[in-house]
Amino acid sequence: MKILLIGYGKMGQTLDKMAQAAGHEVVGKINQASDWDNFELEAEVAIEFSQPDAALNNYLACFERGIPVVSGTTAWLADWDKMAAACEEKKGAFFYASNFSIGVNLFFALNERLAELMAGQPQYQLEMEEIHHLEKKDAPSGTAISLAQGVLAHNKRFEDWYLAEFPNLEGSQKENHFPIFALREAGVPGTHSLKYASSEDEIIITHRAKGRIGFAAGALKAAEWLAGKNGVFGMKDLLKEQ
Ligand SMILES: NC(=O)C1=CN([C@@H]2O[C@H](COP(=O)(O)OP(=O)(O)OC[C@H]3O[C@@H](n4cnc5c(N)ncnc54)[C@H](O)[C@@H]3O)[C@@H](O)[C@H]2O)C=CC1
Ligand SMILES: O=C(O)C1=N[C@H](C(=O)O)C[C@H](O)C1
Repeated sequence: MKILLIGYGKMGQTLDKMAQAAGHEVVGKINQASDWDNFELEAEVAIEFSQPDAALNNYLACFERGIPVVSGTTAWLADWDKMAAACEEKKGAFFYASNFSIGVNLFFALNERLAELMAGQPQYQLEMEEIHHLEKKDAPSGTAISLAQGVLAHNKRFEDWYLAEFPNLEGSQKENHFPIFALREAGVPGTHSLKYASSEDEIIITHRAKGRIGFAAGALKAAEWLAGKNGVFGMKDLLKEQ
């Protein structure tokens, strides 16, 4: 496929290598808003990993030019309705995942099942922790928010989550709200854990990315899958066909 990379940081560069190794052609790169000026390239798909405040404009620029777009940028979801309206108006194609790793998407299912099992066990207090590299712009991570939404949808005991500043295992629980601790450590690609603790025991589930290859591989798979489709899609659409 002829791929346009939007965002050429850590993910964009990983995608560049992997796309070429898989026989795709990277026809261009957009790494700042002004790179759209005088844009004349022909691309079959765009893969977008930029930054929260840039994502929506990049989607609109793709829809305007008839380029299907796969995006993994986090912390732009307040603009979801604007994206969806523009996608529909332009009969575009859009694929979004807060985390493209297949392992994380299996972990999402595990999280939902554990949340269901915990619905009748109020002696267990829940807390979540995510750890990422020091350059990360958003907190909590998009993946942590997806995990939290999975808990809320599958366990009515919890009403909401909140961003907690520091690990504080004693007394951190607000009534029916659970904390997400967002930690930043040099070089960590992405680790997410959920802990259910009672006075007797603990259950902890963790997903730990070893690098960025799993994210990029999932985004490339989504780009191939999106060809010829119109509408708004996510990992559940892709995985149910496998
Ligand atoms: N969904 C997933 O599986 C994953 C999502 N991410 C998310 O992807 C995003 C990017 O992550 P990284 O590559 O680690 O960040 P990064 O900071 O290394 O790279 C971002 C790049 O975007 C560029 N940029 C800034 N403004 C732009 C604009 N208007 N148009 C296009 N590019 C622009 C920057 O120059 C930079 O090179 C973040 O939001 C991160 O949370 C990261 C890894 C996996
Ligand atoms: O910024 C990152 O690096 C990552 N961002 C995504 C997120 O916010 O969940 C996915 C992954 O954890 C890496």
